[in-house]
Amino acid sequence: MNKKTIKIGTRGSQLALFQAKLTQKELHEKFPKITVEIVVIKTKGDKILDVALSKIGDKGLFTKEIENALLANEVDIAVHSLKDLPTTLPEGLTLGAVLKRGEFRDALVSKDGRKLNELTENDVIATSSLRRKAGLLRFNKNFNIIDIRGNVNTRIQKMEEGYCDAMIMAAAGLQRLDLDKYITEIVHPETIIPAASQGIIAIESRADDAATNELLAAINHVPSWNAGEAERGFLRAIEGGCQVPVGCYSQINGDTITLTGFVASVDGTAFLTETETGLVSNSRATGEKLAQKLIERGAAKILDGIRKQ
Ligand SMILES: NCc1[nH]cc(CCC(=O)O)c1CC(=O)O
Repeated sequence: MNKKTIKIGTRGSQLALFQAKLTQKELHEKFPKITVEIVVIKTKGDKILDVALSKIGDKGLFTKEIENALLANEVDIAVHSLKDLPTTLPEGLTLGAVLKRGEFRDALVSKDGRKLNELTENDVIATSSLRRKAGLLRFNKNFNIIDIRGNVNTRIQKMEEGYCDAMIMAAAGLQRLDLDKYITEIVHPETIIPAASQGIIAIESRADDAATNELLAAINHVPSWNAGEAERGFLRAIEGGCQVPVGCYSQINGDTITLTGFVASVDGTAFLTETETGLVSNSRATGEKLAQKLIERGAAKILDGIRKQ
C-alpha cells in the first residue's frame, strides 16, 4: 500500500526540530504528494537536566521513547542524531536512511574569542563528554574542566552568564541552529577526536514497513551512510558509548575509507589511537578492524577499568 502520510517522531529541542524539518523537506521534495507531519516526543534525556550524561549511564537516553512510539505505530519514522543512537537497534527497527553529513568536527566556543592554544589552566572549560575531556587533557593536562548539561542554546546562555570561559560542542549542532558566530575555532580532529557519526542525521524506521523504507532509500546519502557504517562498526566492536572516552572519524577518498579512532582513560593519561584503511564497499569491516587493532593494544583493559568505577 502506498503511503499518503508520514509521521516523524522527534525530540522537541531546537536542534532535533531542525533535523526533523530537514527530513520533512527532503521527503517533500522527492514525494510532493505525501503529507509529512512532525510529532514531538519527550525522552528521558530531556527530563533529567542536572546530571552529567556520563553519570546517568543509560543507552538510548535521547532515543528510547521515540523508538517505542515507532514500535507502537504512533509514528512512521524517527529522526535522531546518529551519534545519539545506540549501535544495536531494538528488535523490529532499522536504520532506513541518513542525510548528507554536516561538519563532523567539534568546535571551541570561547567567551572572548581565544583559541584552544590560548586557553590556560586559569580558564574554566565546560563539557560533560568524557571523550572531549580526554582530548582536552591530552592537549593540556592542567586544563580546568567542569560539567555542563542542557541543549545547545542553554549551554551558550550559561557561558554568557559566566558559568565558564569556554566550551566544546559539535560544530554541526551550532551550524544547524545558525549559531556559527559562536564558533571560535573548529578543533583539529586529532586534537579532539570526534564522536562516531557526529554530524550525521539518522532516520530510523520499522524493518517490516517496506513502503516507508522505499521512500527512505530515495533520500539516503550514500557516502554519509558508508561513513556511518564504518564509525558505528568501530563503536559496536569497541563497545563504546557516551559513558567512555572513545571516538573516531573517517575520510572517504574515491573507493577507500580511512578511519582514525581512539580510546582513553578518563584523565587522558592513557590514550591509544590507531588508523585503518579499507574499501568503502567494506566500511563496517574497516571499523571493526580498527577496533580490533585498539583492543590488541590494550583498549579493552582501559575501558573495563572505567566501567568498574
Ligand atoms: N550530545 C548531544 C548532541 N547530539 C548531536 C549533537 C550535534 C549534532 C550532530 O552531531 O549531528 C549534539 C550536541 C553536541 O554534542 O554539542
